[in-house]
This record gives sequence, structure tokens and C-alpha cells, in this order.
Amino acid sequence: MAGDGENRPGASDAALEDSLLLPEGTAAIRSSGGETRKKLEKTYLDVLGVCCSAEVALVDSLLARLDGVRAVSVVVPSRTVIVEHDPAAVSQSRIGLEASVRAYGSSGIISRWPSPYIVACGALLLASSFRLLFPPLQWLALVGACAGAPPMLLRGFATASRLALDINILMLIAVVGAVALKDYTEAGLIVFLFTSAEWLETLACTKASAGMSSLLSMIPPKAVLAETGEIVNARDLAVGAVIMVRAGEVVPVDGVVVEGQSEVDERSLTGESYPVPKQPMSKVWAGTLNLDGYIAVRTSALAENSTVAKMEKLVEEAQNSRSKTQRLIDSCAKYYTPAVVVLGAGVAVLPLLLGAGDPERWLRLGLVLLVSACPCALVLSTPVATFCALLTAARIGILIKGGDILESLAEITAVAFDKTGTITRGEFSIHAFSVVGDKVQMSHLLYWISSIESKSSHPMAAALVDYGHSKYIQPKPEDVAEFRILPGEGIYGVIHGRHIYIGNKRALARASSCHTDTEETKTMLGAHLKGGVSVGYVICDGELVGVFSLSDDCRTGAAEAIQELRTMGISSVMLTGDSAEAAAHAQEQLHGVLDEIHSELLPADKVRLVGALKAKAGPTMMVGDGINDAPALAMADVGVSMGISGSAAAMETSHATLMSSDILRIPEAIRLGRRVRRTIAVNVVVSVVVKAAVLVLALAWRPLLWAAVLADVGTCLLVVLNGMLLLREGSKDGKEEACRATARSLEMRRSSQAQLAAGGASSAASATTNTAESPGGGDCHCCQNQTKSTERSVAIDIPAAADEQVLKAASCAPTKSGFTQCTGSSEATGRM
Ligand SMILES: Nc1ncnc2c1ncn2[C@@H]1O[C@H](COP(=O)(O)OP(=O)(O)OP(=O)(O)O)[C@@H](O)[C@H]1O
Ligand SMILES: [Mg+2]
Ligand SMILES: [Zn+2]
Repeated sequence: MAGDGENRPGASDAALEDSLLLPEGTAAIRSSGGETRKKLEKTYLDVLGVCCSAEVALVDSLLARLDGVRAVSVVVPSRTVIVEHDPAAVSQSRIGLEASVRAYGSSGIISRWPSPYIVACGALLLASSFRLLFPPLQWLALVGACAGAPPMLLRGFATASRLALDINILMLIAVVGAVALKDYTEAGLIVFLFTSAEWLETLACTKASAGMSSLLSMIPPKAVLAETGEIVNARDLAVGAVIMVRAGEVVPVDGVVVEGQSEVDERSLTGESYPVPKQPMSKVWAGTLNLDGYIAVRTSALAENSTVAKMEKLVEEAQNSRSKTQRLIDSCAKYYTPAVVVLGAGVAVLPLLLGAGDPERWLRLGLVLLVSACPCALVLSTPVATFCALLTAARIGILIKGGDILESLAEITAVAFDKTGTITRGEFSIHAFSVVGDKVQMSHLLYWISSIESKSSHPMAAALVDYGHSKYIQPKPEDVAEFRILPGEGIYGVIHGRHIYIGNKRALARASSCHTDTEETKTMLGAHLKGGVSVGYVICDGELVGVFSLSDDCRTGAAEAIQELRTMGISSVMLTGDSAEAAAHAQEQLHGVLDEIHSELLPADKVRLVGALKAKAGPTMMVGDGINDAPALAMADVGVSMGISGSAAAMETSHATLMSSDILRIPEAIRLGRRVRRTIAVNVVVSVVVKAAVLVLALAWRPLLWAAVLADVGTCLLVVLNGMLLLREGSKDGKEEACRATARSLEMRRSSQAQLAAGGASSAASATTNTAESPGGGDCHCCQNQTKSTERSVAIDIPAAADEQVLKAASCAPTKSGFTQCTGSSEATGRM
């Protein structure tokens, strides 16, 4: 799976976009180059009668020939063709004409009523059934067959002109055969059954495509500028523009609230409908509904890059990407249909040449073989099921990036969870915060920490910045130079010439030349470690100057989710970069439900352990949120990122994303995968068995052409309907669901309050790209750092320079002064 790179979003956004636009496996065609992506428009068309893979190729080649068409992709289950084209070079109606299809929204999407051809054919057939009373009426059946045939003829002709064969041609051969046998009723019946089954199938698919277009129409096209009240296209909004969103309106672009308070329904993203309170600094997402109150939002992304737009692209791509089974069936079908025609002709002709009697029987047998061999049910077995499952998943807030992943989901036997932000909320509360020694004042320490942490997107960073706020410290990220993330350790930055590390004991060991792990220091730290919380250290120019401890609670539902996985026969493992104590603390909160715990891991260790788990336990899923999880997510058979709360890197490398933070969706996703596998298996068995039965019947008793056609179109319909059962959500108990929703609602409220605090911590996307190396490359930087800081001391303003002197005076001796417990806010005054 991991090696199968197709449709895996790449590391960069551009690569991601490209792979989305031109997924391999759909015959995507690049035509005239040079147009910028901005000018391109996407047209969604419904194509009636896209059934067998041969027709997909037909539509592709018809449309790709047009000038200005950049890419064509066909979504077979919903019969949708997505054409990306330059509106200046080729209009939507031209495309529609060329493919003889209808655009969404024009003249009644898919007709609820059968076409006139079907009605005429049916009526004439009915009339012809009175032929026993009046024999000439039998000709009406022939007229009926002719009346119903034009759509088949058109499509068959189009395929034949490309020297290919499709189901229409097979059926037409059967019709001609029946006419040759002078069995006009049979001819009429074939046409009627075939065309009406196709119509019914289209009708059934409408439901599925409705789901898709509702996803596509989530974002409003217009936005209102807050200052002027001017209405603009959401697509034209620049990043940083301030727009207003009134009660009852849908947020048009991702952004941050700058004014006002409101409750927002994020159902479209998370699949869960309850109000989430928003205040200034809260993040809001495009496609979510402002329930009450007025908010002004500063946009944080272009409309086309908003989370929901990415989601749309992914769903589109997911529909396009054909899964392994599907590809196998498709590649067989290419040689299969011609082979069948040859075989059918052989059965009809060879016995006659060999002198066998009853030519009519052999001809019929050949025709039955031809019709029964139509692979349409088999071809539709997989895509309809996958398509419906993907839509259902998206509706309940699980974004799955392709049919392949559904197949892998079904096979998962082990799940590795990251701790912070996945099993736990990732909303730390500070237990203790102390200055070590007397070289630094609490206010300065807090200013350093919150300034540097405001550049980090780690969950701890938000808590620390928040803590600073509560002591009236404003972070100044602009004062921080050389910001770096040390994976699995912490962060580093230079502020006013001081080299500051913030992180765990690894960071302490790296940054400090002083042997802080002396017995004495340990006893001092002991007080901080109680309760199994994470401990953080602040090291300034090689010396420990601060220590803090924080803790985090498990998400509601985490224990249930892991328990549920266990009942499904899936083992759960925790992989965390956090301390052993913090890991044990989480396990305790989960009542020991995890099978294994690994702590103090570097990103590379997580990858290694996921690999080991794959070897030991079988197909493995990894669930994580941080940038440090991204490599492990890619390594796993299925990597799941924690949606909008997680890091962008995790979301891009993962195979699926939980848009809500509800861990219970994990077992649900695996169950959905298993349901899909079952559905596909049933579909394949049904389509094969029914055909086999018809053939056996034909050989043993009588070759009935109409029965063969009925079996063919009937299984086709059954397969579609069976796949559509997946559109129903798998939730067993409404009451239980309601209970969970309340619990989640409470959690969401809490988390949005935390988000308010975290709002100040701007994510440092650009800074985090270069995380691999640490400053200086390892060892002790004590001396090096000190020289640097001396060089820079000129530029430091007076209070800082005063501090500097204190620091310079201090030598690398273990601190004995113990901790100054931070009290009140009175300390935090002065220059900040
Ligand atoms: N911005 C930061 N500020 C302070 N400490 C940090 C920061 N980033 C990381 N750390 C320290 O490094 C440790 C490891 O971080 P890492 O991101 O690898 O794991 P984690 O997110 O804490 O845990 P998990 O792997 O379960 O998500 C953290 O537990 C923390 O002690
Ligand atoms: Mg994490
Ligand atoms: Zn068929």
C-alpha cells in the first residue's frame, strides 16, 4: 500500500494539487498547455449510459479532442464527467453537445421519468401481446424494438467507430439475432429490458450524485467585506481580507475571528452537528454555518485552498481513483468483450459447419452466451460500493483518499496511536512554572517562552503562550531569530542574542553543559514530576533557567474506541514522543486498555515501530496529528490524521483524515471498510452465479434470450442497489449516538475555549519545514552560544542588557537556588 504511490498526495501543495487534477488511472488528458490554472473552469456533466469501461474511454476521447480542455475524468458510479477546461476556448454547452450529455442544473438533472424511447417501446410491446387475437399485431413488437433502439444504436455506433465493442453492441447483436429468428417479441423485450434497466440504474445513482453535488456546493460563492459592505467573489478574496459573516450565513473562506461572538455549526466538515462557540482569535472554516451572532473574519487562505475545497478535491479524486480490484476487472474487460463475441459466433456457427442439426438452437445459444457474458454487473460491483462508502465516510467526517484505502481499512489488525493530540486532547494545562536560579526574572522568562512558542504549532506551545497571556505577557514572535524545531525534543530560538532551548530532557541534555541530572536537581524536579505529567525545561545559553510541568487529558471516547477495536480483534498501541510518565498517565486514564506503550520516541522511532508492528501484527493503521507523525503515517498501511486540529503535514501524508476529533470514528471507519469488502464480495458472487445459472439453464433446457437479458440487467441493478446500502450510516443505536453527541459537544466547547487561547500561537508552517537539523549539530553549545551572545549584546535594549550581564556573570555551575515558584501577575510588568 505504502509503495503504491498513485494518488498519494505529495509533500508539496503544488504536487498535491497536480496529483489531484490528473489522477492516474482515469484517462486524464492534458491538451493545450500554457493556460494558467486560474482561468480554468470545471464543468460537471451527467452522462447517461456510462456503464462499461469502454464507454468511459469513449467519453474521454470525445472530450479530450476539444481545444481548451485540460483534463477529463469520469466518475462511473455517479455518471459524472468532470471536465476541466478554459471557458474562453471552449464553452460548457459545446462540451455538453459533444458528449451529448447534460450539465448539472440544466433542464432537470436526471429525469424521473423514462425516456420516450422506453415508453414507446413498452407500449408497443404491450399492444403486440394481443397477437394471439390478431396475428398481424406481432409486427408491433418489431416496431417497438426499433422505437427503443436509437439510444443503443447511437452509443453502439460511437463505440464501433473507434473499433471497440461495448454492451450496446452486444445487445444490438442479440436484437438482430432475435429478429433473424423471427422472434420479434424477444427482440422488443431485449430492447425494453435493457433500456429501462439502464434508466432505473441511473435513477438509483441520482441519490449518490446528489450527495456529491451537495458536497460541491457547500461554500457560498460571494463574501461581504466588513469595512465597506461590498459584495465580492469569494474566489477573489486575498489572504488577510476582513469579511463579515452574519447569523445564518455560511463562512466563505477559512479564517480567524477578529470581532464578534457566535456559535458555528461545523457539521459540513466534522459530520457532527452542534454549536461550537467562536470568539475573537477562534479559527473558522469555510463551509461551516454561522448560527447566531455577527462575526468579522480575517481570511487565512485563498478560497481555493480552504480546508473544504481541499476536501472536495480529495473526494473527487477518491471517486476517480480506481481500486485494485477495479483495475483488474477493467483490464480484463478490454480483451474480454471481443473474446466473447468470437466465442458466441463460434457456438452459433461451428456446430452447423460440423453438421449438427437444429441451427436455431445453436444460434440462440450463441446469443445467450453473448448476452450473459456482458460484464456490466461485475464492472459495477466495486465502484458503486466504493463511491457510496466514500460519500458516507465524508458525511460522518472521515475523509478517505481513495477506494484502495477502503480495501486496506478492512484488513487492519493493529492500530498505533500517537498520544498528544490524538488520544489526548492536546490541550495542556500548566501545573507548575518555576524560575531556576536567580539569573532570570519570571517576566523575562515568560516573554522568551511565549515569543518562541508562538512560532510553534505543538499543542504544548499553545498552553505556554496562553500561560504567558494570563500573566499579561504579550508574545513577540518578531523578536525571535533562527527558530527551529528539534523533532522529539522541543524548540530553539534566538531572542535578543540569547540562545534558548525549550523542551524535554533530551533538549536539556543537548543544550546544557551543566550536569543538571545530579541527585540534587533530581530531587528538586521530583516535586514537578508528581502525577505523571510532562516536564519541560528552558535552557538559556547553556544553563537551565526554568522548568515547568503540564498535563493533558484523554479525549472523551478514547477508551471506548480502543475497547471497541479490541472487540473487533484489533490491538492498539501507543507511540509517543512524550515522557514515559506522561504515557503511563494516559494509559491509567484509559483504564489500561492499550496493549502496548512506547514513549520518548523520535519521529524515526515511530516509523521503525510502525514497521515492526506491520511485520508482527499485520496490516497496521497509524493515527496521529503532529508533523512528527507524518513519516509514520506514510509508513502505515493506513495513516489517519486528526483533521482540522492536526498539522498540515500530517494531513497531507495521511491516507485518511478525521475531520472531527472523535476517536470513535476510527473503529467506525474500519467497520465501513469491512462492510465495503463484504458488499463487493456479495456483488461479485451474485453477478457470477446468476450468469452461470442462466448458461446452465440454456445448455440443459432452452436458451431463452429474454431471460439472459433480464438476468444481465437485473444483476446490474442488484449490484448498484446493494452498493447503495452503504449510503446508510452504520450507527446502530440512536440513543447511544445522542449520548455521545452530548459528551462531544461538551468537549468541543472546552476545546474551543482552548482554541481561543491558542489563537495567538500562529502556526509556523514555513519554519517547520526545516526541522531535521538542529543548530550546531549536537553536543554542547554552551561556549559557542556564549560567544555569540556577547557579540550581539550591543543590540540589546537596556533591561535586557542588564539581564545579559547577570547571565554572563553566571558560570556553568549547577544551580542550587532551587525554584522560584511563580506567583501572581505582579511580577510580569515592565517593558512587555
Ligand atoms: N514547542 C514545544 N515546546 C516545549 N516542548 C516541546 C515542544 N515541542 C516538543 N516538545 C517536547 O518534546 C517532546 C516530544 O515532542 P513530540 O512532538 O515528538 O511528541 P508529542 O507531540 O509530545 O507526543 P506525541 O508523539 O504523543 O504526539 C514533547 O513531549 C515535549 O516535551
Ligand atoms: Mg502528536
Ligand atoms: Zn450487462
